[in-house]
Amino acid sequence: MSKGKFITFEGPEGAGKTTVIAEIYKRMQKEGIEGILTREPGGIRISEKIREVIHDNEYKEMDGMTEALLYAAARRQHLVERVLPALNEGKIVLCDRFIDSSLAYQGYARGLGMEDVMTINSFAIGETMPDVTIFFNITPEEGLQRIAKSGAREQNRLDNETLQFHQKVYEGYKLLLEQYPNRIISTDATLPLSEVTENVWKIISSQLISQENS
Ligand SMILES: Nc1ncnc2c1ncn2[C@@H]1O[C@H](COP(=O)(O)OP(=O)(O)OP(=O)(O)O)[C@@H](O)[C@H]1O
Ligand SMILES: Cc1cn([C@H]2C[C@H](O)[C@@H](COP(=O)(O)O)O2)c(=O)[nH]c1=O
Repeated sequence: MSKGKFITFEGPEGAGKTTVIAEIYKRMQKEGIEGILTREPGGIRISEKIREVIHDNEYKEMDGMTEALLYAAARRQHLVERVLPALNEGKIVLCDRFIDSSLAYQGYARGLGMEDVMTINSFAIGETMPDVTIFFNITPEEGLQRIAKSGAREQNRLDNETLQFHQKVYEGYKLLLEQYPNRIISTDATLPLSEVTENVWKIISSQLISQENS
């Protein structure tokens, strides 16, 4: 039985998730809140290896279903090795992407179908779903522009998909917001970084307070 809180962060490329989560994690540490910061795909060595394979620009021939299965395999290992142990110790788990990325990217944008992608993932995650998911709301155009402008990281196989693909990802997320209104909270990711961080911190604090009172 999980005792901690599983908080995931979602959104299009360049939405600001990684930057904001790092700030949130620092604040948690300052406040003495025990937690971990991790990411998908990755977070532990096997899943980081799988990440390298999925994102390699060389593998243009990768089949969509193979891609979905690889994300699910990386997710499974990360869940059992890193996420569940932390939750069982009562920690707050901040995770950069989780199941909703598979639903939006592979299920909707790749066209595999959200239900089928959920079925594959049920095998990987069982009953474990995030307690709360924060959606960084920004158009793919604006997010991709940020990445191009910063030049801070290499563009991977997914980044290099067409703009149309990224627009479908965004549409997929919008559908998920409708489907899971109690779990997914949208935040305006176009605001200045300090404001986005403050808004995300408010959402997380209110979740932690509601947990204390339950
Ligand atoms: N609110 C903001 N306003 C302007 N620039 C921002 C903001 N948030 C982040 N950035 C910048 O946008 C770029 C992408 O941010 P970041 O890597 O945090 O996004 P991400 O959501 O993790 O992207 P991805 O999922 O594609 O890795 C970085 O250069 C970051 O400094
Ligand atoms: C978990 C997950 C991720 N993706 C995609 C989304 C991004 O393009 C990359 C991850 O890169 P980031 O810089 O760490 O955000 O992978 C996906 O398509 N499906 C998934 O399940």
